[in-house]
Amino acid sequence: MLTAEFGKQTNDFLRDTASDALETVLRIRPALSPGECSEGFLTVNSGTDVTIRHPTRVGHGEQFAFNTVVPLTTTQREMYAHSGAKMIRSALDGQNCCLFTYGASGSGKTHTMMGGPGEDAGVLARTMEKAIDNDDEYLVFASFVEIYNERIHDLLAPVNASTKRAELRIRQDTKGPFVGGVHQVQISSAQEAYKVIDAGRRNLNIAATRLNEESSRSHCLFVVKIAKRMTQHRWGVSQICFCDLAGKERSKNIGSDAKRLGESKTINKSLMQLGIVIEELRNNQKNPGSVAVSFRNSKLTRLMQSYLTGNSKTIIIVTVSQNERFAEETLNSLKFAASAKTVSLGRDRHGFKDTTKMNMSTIHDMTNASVMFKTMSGTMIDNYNVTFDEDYRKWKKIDLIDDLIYYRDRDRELSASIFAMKNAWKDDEKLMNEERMDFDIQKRNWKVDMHNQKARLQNEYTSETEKLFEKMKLLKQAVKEAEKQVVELRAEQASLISTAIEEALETKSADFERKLADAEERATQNDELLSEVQVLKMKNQNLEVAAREHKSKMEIKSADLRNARSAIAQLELKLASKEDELLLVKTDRMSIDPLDSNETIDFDKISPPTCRSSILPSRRAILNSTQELMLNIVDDKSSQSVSEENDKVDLYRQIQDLNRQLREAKKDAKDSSEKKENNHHEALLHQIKEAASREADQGSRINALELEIDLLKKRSDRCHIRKQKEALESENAALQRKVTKLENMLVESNDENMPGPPSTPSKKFKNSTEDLNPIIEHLGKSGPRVTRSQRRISDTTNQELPKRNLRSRK
Ligand SMILES: Nc1ncnc2c1ncn2[C@@H]1O[C@H](COP(=O)(O)OP(=O)(O)OP(=O)(O)O)[C@@H](O)[C@H]1O
Repeated sequence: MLTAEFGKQTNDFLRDTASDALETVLRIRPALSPGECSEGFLTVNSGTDVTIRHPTRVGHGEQFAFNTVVPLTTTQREMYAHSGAKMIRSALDGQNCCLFTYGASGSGKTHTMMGGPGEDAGVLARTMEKAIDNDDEYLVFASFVEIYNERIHDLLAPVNASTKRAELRIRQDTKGPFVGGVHQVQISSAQEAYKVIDAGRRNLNIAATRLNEESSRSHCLFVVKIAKRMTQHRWGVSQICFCDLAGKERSKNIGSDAKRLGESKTINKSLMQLGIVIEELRNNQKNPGSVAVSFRNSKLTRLMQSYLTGNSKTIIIVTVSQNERFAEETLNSLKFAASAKTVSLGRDRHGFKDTTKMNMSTIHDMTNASVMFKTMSGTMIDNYNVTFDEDYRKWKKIDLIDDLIYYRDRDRELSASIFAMKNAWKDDEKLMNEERMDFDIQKRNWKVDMHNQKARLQNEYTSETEKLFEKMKLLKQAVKEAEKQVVELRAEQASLISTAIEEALETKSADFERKLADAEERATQNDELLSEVQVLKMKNQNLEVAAREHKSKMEIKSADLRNARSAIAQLELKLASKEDELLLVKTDRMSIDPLDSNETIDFDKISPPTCRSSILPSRRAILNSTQELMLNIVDDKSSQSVSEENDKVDLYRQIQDLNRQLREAKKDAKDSSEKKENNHHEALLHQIKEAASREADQGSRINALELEIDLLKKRSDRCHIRKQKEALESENAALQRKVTKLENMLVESNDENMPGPPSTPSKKFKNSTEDLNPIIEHLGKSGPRVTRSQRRISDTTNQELPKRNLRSRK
C-alpha cells in the first residue's frame, strides 16, 4: 500500500509551486559497437549537468541542465526508479501522470519505455507491475493507441487482415481531450500487463531505417487508469500515460523509400509541434495569456494537452547517442529538454493554478465493478478480443453527469450574462445610433467646413502667390538698383583711394626734396666749419711751435740770468773785499771814512784812487747790466708769456665758440628737422586718418548696401515661396486625410452597427469630395504660378456651402 488517502497529495501538489515544473531525465545510450562513442562529445559534469561539444562549432561546448542525468551504466531497473516509481506513487495518490521518451531515432526511447523480456523490461512494464501489485481496492485498466501519419489507431482492437484498421477520433470532456471509442482492458496481474503490452506492440508500425532496424514509425500512447474505492459507492480514478514517441530523423538517414519519407515527415512535424507547444507554454508563463497554445495543431499535442496543462506529474526521458555523427539531433533533444524543464504544470493559460477537476474522476456508484472487471479481463486478454466495458461506460456516464451539472451551471451563468450583455448591447446600440446620427451631422458639417476652408485656403494661396510674385518683381528691381549702386560706390571708392594715395605721395616727395636741400646746406656749412677748425688747428700748432721756441729761449735766458747772478754774486764778493781793502786804505790814508760823511759820494767826481776808481765803475756797470738784464728777462718773459697765454686763451675761446656754434647749429638743424618731420608726419597721419575715415564711411555704406541686397535677395528667394506653398499643400493634405478618416469612420460605424451592407456616403458628399480631388492633385503638382483654370476652380469653390442640420430633419 503506497498511500492511505487517495487524492490528498493532489491538493498538496496544487499548493506546491516549486514542484510543478516538468521533470527531465537524461539517458545516454551506451555504445553498441566499438568506435561508436566519440571521445569528448558528451561529458556528464554531475548528476544534473551535461556538456556537448559540437564537432563543427568552435568553443567550450554548451551546457545543459536536467533534473537527473543517469549514468551510462544505469540498468532498466534503476531507470524505473528514476521515473516510473515516482509516477506510480503520484498516480496512486490520485494524480494524473505522464511519462514520455524523447530523442533521435535509435537513441534508445523504445528500449527505455518498453524494453525486452526479463531484466530488460522497460519502465512501462515495471510501472504496470507496481500498479497492479496492490490491494484489492484498486482497479487497473489499460488502453493502447498509436498515432501513425496523424491517424489514431487502437492497438488493442482485434486485427483483421481483410479490413482496414479503424481510425479513432479525439473527443473532449472536462478533464481534457481523450480518444473516443478506445478499448479499455482491465489488468489484474503483471502477466496480464505484459500480455497487453505485447499485444499492442505487435500491432505497432515498425520498420527498418538506416539508424534503427526496428524503428518506431508512430507515437504510441499506453494509458493506464487506476480506480480506487473512496467510499462504498465512490471511486476515484487517476491515469498514467506512457508515451513512446517516434524518433526525429533526417531524411538522409531514412533512405529513398517514399512511404518511410512520408512517415518521417509527419513524425518530424508532430515533434516540431510539440516543441512549439512547449515554447508557447514557456512564453505564457513569462507573459500570462500572451498566446493561445496551439495544442490542436497535431494529434500528439492534442492528446498530451491535459498532461501539459493540468495538475499532472509529467516526466520526460530524453535519450541521446554518444556518437558525434548525431550531434545535431542530440543538440536538438538537449535544447528541447532545457526548454521543457522550465514549463510549470498545473496552471491555466492565464498563469493561474488550474483547480478544475483535471486529475481525478469520481465514480459515484460502481457496484461489483472490480469483480466484473476482473472477470472480463481474464477472457479479453487471452483472446486479445478487447471490447468496451459496460461498467466503464457507466462510470464514464456518471462522470459526464458531473460535467453536465457543471456545464449547466456555467450555461446558466453565461445565459444570464449574455442576457445582461444583450440588454446592455441594446442600450449601447441605441446610444450608438444616436451618436452615429450626431456624428453623421457633425461629419457633414465638418465636410462643408472643410470644403469652405479648402476654397478659402485656395483663394488665399492664389492671392498670396500673386502678391509674392509682385513682391518678387519689386525685390528683383531693388536688387538690380542696389547692385548698380554698389558698382558705382565701388568705383568712387577706388578713385578716392587712388587720389588720396597720389596726394600723399606728392607731399612725401616734396618733403623729401626739401629735406635733401637742407641736408646739402648743412653739409656745406659743416664743410666750412671743418675748414675753419682745420685753420684754427694749424694756428694752434704754429702757436705751440712758437711757444716751444719761446720756452727754449726763456730757458737760455734764465740760464744767462743765473750765470749773471752768480757773476754778480762773485762781483759783490770781490766788491766787498775791495771795499774792505779800500776802507783799510782810507783809514790808513785819511782816517776819515768817506762813507761815514753825510755827503753823497759821487763816484764820478771822486777821483778814483788807483784801486777804488777802477772798481766802482765796473760795479755800477755790472749792476746796471744786471738790472737791465733782469728787466729784459722779466719783460721778455712777461711779455712773451702774456702774449702766449692771450693767444692761447683767444684760440681756445675761438675753438669753444666754434664748437658751441657747431653744437647749436646742429641742435637747431636737428630740432628744425625733427619739428618739420613731426609736422610732416602729423600731416600725413591726419591725411591717412581722413582717408581711412572716408574709406570706413564708404565701407560701412557698402556693407549696409550689401546687407540690404542680401535681405532683398533673401526676400526674393524662391525657397521662401516654395516653403509657403508647401505649408499650404500640407494643410490641404491634412484636410484631405481628415476627410478620408471621417469617411472610414463612417463606413466602419455603418459596418459595426448595421448587419446589412455598409452604408455609402451620400451622392452629394461624394460629388463634393470628388470636386475637391483635382484641386488637391493640382496643389500637389502645380508650381508657384496659378493658372486661369485653377483660379476659376477656386472662385467656384469659394462659394460656401450651406450647413444643413440633419438632426432637425430627423
Ligand atoms: N541503454 C541501452 N542499453 C543497451 N542497448 C540499448 C540501450 N538503448 C538502446 N539500445 C539498443 O539500441 C537500439 C535502438 O534502440 P531503440 O529502438 O530503443 O531506439 P529508438 O530511439 O526507439 O529508435 P526509433 O525512434 O527509431 O524507434 C536497440 O537495439 C536497443 O536495444
